[in-house]
Amino acid sequence: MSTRNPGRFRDPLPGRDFAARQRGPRAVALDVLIAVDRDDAYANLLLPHRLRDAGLRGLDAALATELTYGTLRLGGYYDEIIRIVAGREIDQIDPVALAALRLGAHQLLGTRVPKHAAVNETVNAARDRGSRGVAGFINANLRAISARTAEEWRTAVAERHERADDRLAALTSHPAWIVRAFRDALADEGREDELEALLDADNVSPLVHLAALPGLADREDVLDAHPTRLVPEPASPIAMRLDGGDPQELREVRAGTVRVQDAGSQLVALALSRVAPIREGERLLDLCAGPGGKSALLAAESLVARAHFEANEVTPSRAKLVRDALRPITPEGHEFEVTEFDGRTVVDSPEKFDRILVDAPCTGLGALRRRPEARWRKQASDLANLTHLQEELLAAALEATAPGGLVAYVTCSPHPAETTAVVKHVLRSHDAEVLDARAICHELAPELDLAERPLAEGTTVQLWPHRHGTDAMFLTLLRKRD
Ligand SMILES: C[S@@+](CC[C@H](N)C(=O)[O-])C[C@H]1O[C@@H](n2cnc3c(N)ncnc32)[C@H](O)[C@@H]1O
Repeated sequence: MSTRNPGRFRDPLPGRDFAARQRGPRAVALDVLIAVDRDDAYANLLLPHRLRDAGLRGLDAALATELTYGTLRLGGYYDEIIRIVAGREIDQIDPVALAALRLGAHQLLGTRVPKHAAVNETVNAARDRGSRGVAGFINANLRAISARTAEEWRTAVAERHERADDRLAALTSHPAWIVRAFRDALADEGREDELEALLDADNVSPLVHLAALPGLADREDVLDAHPTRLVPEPASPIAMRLDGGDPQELREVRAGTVRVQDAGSQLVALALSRVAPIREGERLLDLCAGPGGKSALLAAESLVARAHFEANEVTPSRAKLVRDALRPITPEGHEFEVTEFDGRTVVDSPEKFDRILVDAPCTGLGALRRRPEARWRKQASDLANLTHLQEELLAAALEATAPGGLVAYVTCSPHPAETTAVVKHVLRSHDAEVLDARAICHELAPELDLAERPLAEGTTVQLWPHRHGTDAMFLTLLRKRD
């Protein structure tokens, strides 16, 4: 599935005007799908505006959200089916008709929406969008899709692909290069048999996790205060799971002492702060901090230990988000410094810090379930530049760490090129001990099934959506030798 469809399309009723005139969830979903495809819009940023403009709330808003995200996630699979029924390539189909066909296919094959509503309402939404000329085409093709069961379509799509990876890619709606990268990462753990479960997990919305910031909120107290809304989340000692609803309804979230944060992100940050007790006066740095989720956690840990925390983020707009994240937890008379350097220049501050988090810019392949269109926008060719930057950031961090100090190398990607290969490369030129990150994470989250992943004298940790319910965060903990 491409999310770019340049060319012939002219929107007859562009942007907000259109959205404001439409009330139905399908019309809103269709509008967002077209904008994602045509303008490279981000669904998670655009959808809330479109929902508000259209006055959709409650169940209608939930339906529009599910239709948008579900269609985007499974779009690659639906395109396989559309190719069959339409008898032509995807780029030969009018963009509004294509978005409507994807939306209709999702309702027919991925939801319990009755067939007649899926077909008729989707055709109407496209017609209202000004695409009367293609209404017949959409109607005929959606009827053709509805003529077979979901299982029959799976068989039909599978039969079109001879190679196993291509078949799995088509059926689970992932680009084949991502399927191969995931297979390699699971093979490092001897668990290739989990590949399908992992790919399926990417097609399900993540549950909302919260973090009770240490020293500012106590998890047990927060759980007691909201017994019907929260349950403990085992992937981090400060994590809770919200069972639906808006996190902003919780006063602790509004106060900033409890944060929305994936439990895997919590765990990798805590592994750095808790691998050994933080001493008073220690200097901690979050080198690639935007938007500031892990900074808030490390800042809270530093306050408890009376240590010094600072953050760095190269993109000014994201550095502002870091400041916003730190503001609610900054004590009177205290200041957290947030700098805006290229993290690689930290090499100019040799041995300045005792602990550095390198949460490196990466492909984000470990968080595909959060950004439904992301998988279609990444390219394998993005990797070379990123891995080079990752190596330079990690090397600079080690230079800036005092002897005996600690560095956590973290990515929200499990791609071996961005994880173990980066660490191995940097260790060739830097004298650091690989710690047993698995043992530390096990102490923090004893219920997690963490695979053996030896690297040098230590172990790395790879979290997985299908196994741990977290994003696929990778962690290596390094101690610079004295
Ligand atoms: C994975 S994100 C960090 C997420 C963050 N730690 C959190 O938990 O909210 C990586 C960040 O690195 C920033 N970045 C990219 N290149 C950088 C560089 N050369 N130096 C510093 N930061 C950089 C990106 O702008 C991005 O905000």
